[in-house]
Amino acid sequence: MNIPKKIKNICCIGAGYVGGPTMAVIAQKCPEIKVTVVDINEQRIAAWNDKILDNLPIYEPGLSEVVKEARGRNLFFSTDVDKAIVEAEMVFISVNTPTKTYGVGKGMAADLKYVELCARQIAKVSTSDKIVVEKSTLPVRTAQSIKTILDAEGKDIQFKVLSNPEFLAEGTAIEDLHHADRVLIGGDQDVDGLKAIQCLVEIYAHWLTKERILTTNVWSSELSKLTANAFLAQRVSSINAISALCEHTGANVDEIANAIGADSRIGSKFLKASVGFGGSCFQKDILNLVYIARSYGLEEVADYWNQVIILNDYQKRRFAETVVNTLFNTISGKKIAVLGWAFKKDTNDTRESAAIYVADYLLNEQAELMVYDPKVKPEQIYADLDYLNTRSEEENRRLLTVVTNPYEAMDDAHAVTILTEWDEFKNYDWKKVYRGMKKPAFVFDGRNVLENELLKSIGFLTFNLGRS
Ligand SMILES: NC(=O)c1ccc[n+]([C@@H]2O[C@H](COP(=O)([O-])OP(=O)(O)OC[C@H]3O[C@@H](n4cnc5c(N)ncnc54)[C@H](O)[C@@H]3O)[C@@H](O)[C@H]2O)c1
Ligand SMILES: O=c1ccn([C@@H]2O[C@H](COP(=O)(O)OP(=O)(O)O[C@H]3O[C@H](CO)[C@@H](O)[C@H](O)[C@H]3O)[C@@H](O)[C@H]2O)c(=O)[nH]1
Repeated sequence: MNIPKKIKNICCIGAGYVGGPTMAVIAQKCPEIKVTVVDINEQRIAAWNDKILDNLPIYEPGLSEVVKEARGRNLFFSTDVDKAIVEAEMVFISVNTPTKTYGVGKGMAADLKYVELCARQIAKVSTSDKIVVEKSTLPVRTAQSIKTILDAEGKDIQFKVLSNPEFLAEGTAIEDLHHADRVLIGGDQDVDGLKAIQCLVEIYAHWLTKERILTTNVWSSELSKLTANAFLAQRVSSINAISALCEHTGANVDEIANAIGADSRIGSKFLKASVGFGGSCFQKDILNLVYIARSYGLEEVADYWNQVIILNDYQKRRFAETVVNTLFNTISGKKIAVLGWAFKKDTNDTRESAAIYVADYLLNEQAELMVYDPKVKPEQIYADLDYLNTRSEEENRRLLTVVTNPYEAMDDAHAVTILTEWDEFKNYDWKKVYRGMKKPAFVFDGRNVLENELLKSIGFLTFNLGRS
């Protein structure tokens, strides 16, 4: 196989939350490499090419500066997928791999149809040898299927498949890419496989030390990604389970997190109790892990990881139930402010956000919701609710109003719920909010971000996760 010493031309299929920022940083750090990010979504590509950097399709701190530096120099966004594949020596597949919504594995397995389409397209249009890199999160042993599809065209060209899962978190994507704890590259352990691995190592070595670039066999790399997310999500479910116990015992979950996190074997990160984890990855990847374990007959393993999801669903439901119970068992016709719709702060992404499920529960109880989020657009909020199919689109719009001013959301409300930990919430004039609200004025802090003592001194009745 013809493997170049140095890669000069990269194509990335998929200009989403991963493909966009990852390739922007590669282009920024490797000015001698031409990087073309392609997507079938014309609107998305147009937004990536928009002269006004505020219009990029993704909000990530620091992203616009990186794009500004590299775009038009060696970073390009295009809808011409075939051309970019043909020209590239290395093709990243960074398309979505959602949970299947149909057929065998429905609701559990990863839907690999987009990945398969990419592999077929690469096989069809390629005219030279290529290194194909799995950037999407994939079930263990997918590289084998991709290789089979790539080779099936029977052309006289060769492909090597690498696994290079992405570990960036949204909201800190650029920081995570610039200062990655580690980069993981899995590949075949034969001569060409090791050469291909080296090509990718050299790219990341432009800005990361070699100790941070880990290389493994393909299957370890694929399975490490699912495992990392499962461990992270498990920590959140673990602390959330303890938060429920705290509320009955007088213990304080933040104090517990602090106390156990001081043990260097446990570590202090990812121990923040919350209304439940969201995001496009944790639930999808654990469901996928559970599905894979069951497919090998490993029922105990599957049940173990499935419990992380069960606990997360419980936490979202428990929070919503607390709101109803505290507001004297009825919220019908009551105005409730929802602050935060994104699944975490500093992102406009709402996929699997806890806010969607809490809002749905409150709407079922006929509450009138006033939603404010600093970055999420109204049409996204309605689309998230409509997707659940719980009630008609008209009903969702009648019961839920999206506002651009947080004070408007809280004015005359019976209660305020905090569902995302946006920093700006801490700095509101809570005395003014109190004056405008119905009494008793309740605050349900699903992220434990507000100053509880201050709120109480103003006159609010407060509920904090994990405090009695
Ligand atoms: N979002 C994250 O923070 C994150 C982090 C690490 C890993 N991942 C994984 O990375 C992958 C991508 O996630 P994402 O959040 O960027 O998804 P996304 O939905 O934001 O982007 C995927 C893009 O791929 C495009 N696409 C799909 N099929 C295509 C095709 N055949 N040709 C061209 N374009 C095509 C879609 O139009 C879309 O724009 C997933 O497997 C995900 O699990 C995501
Ligand atoms: O102590 C914590 C930490 C996180 N969360 C919640 O957990 C969810 C996920 O947060 P985070 O992991 O920070 O964001 P993601 O962008 O989903 O990133 C995760 O998923 C990505 C996609 O696979 C991986 O690349 C990242 O490494 C992994 O952190 C969010 O709802 C957070 O609010 C908590 O409730 N408590």
